[in-house]
Amino acid sequence: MKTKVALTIAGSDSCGGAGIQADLKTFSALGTYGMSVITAVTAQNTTGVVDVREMDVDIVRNQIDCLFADIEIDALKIGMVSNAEIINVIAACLRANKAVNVVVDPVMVSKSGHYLLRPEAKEELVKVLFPIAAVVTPNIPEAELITDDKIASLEQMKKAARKIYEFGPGCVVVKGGHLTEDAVDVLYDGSSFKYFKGTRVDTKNTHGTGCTFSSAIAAHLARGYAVPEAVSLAKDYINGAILHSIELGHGFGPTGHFYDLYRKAGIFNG
Ligand SMILES: Nc1ncnc2c1ncn2[C@@H]1O[C@H](COP(=O)(O)OP(=O)(O)OP(=O)(O)O)[C@@H](O)[C@H]1O
Ligand SMILES: Cc1ncc(CO)c(N)n1
Repeated sequence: MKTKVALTIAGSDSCGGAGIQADLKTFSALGTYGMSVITAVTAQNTTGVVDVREMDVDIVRNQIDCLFADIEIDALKIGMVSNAEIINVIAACLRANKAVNVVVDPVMVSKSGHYLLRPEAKEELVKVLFPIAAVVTPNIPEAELITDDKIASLEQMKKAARKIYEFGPGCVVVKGGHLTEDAVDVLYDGSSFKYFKGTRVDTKNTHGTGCTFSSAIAAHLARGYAVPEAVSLAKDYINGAILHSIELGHGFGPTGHFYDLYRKAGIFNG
């Protein structure tokens, strides 16, 4: 069987729990070949982000273009994009290369409260990247910033999903990880809703959950699943990864990526 290829366009997380590093671990665990385009380098650990360097747009463009020139890419995810120039170059390259199965995780602020997107670039992210996305995956604080509305219930998550859909993505997943009840995610495809329920795991070790979830969606799209199945399988994966999260460092530890656990759960069939 031909190897399925997944690409992450995101920032590097030096402690390996989020960003490019989480994405590549997820791609591997889910049976895809992972590649990366780095938009920014962060110095961060489990307690927070210490420093950020944005890549210049030429190297972002060249990373993307040289991959598309050589390799067939089955799906990709976009995570930390940092600024408006990087956003525009990514969109131009993806359009020119006719990228398919694009998952956009609108990363804005880290769990530790640091900006991963310049606040003035929020509109650019929504206007330029959402229309090329098959799926966008905002968490509750991101959905609140995008819609300029408070979200404290499932009904409000649905309302936000409808509003975000108007920006042009194929589907919207509003993630419920930041609410206090069960971690229910809501998928809206423009006509109906689907709900993905995960039992809330009582742990502080949730560094990189959003990155892992969006790259798991991309991996499953790469493997040929349609969006609802890809989201459902990604939800199973993130649940397992949080259940097996790792006590590392002094802050929020990372999720665990264990190919064997996944395979034993009967989800991996490739
Ligand atoms: N404690 C938890 N128990 C179970 N599922 C969780 C928990 N926290 C988050 N999730 C799930 O993890 C996935 C990622 O959601 P979350 O809202 O945490 O992303 P995020 O805030 O973007 O993550 P990050 O910014 O740290 O990468 C969602 O499916 C969400 O429902
Ligand atoms: C590089 C990077 N991307 C995304 C996140 C969000 O968790 C993070 N902490 N760091």
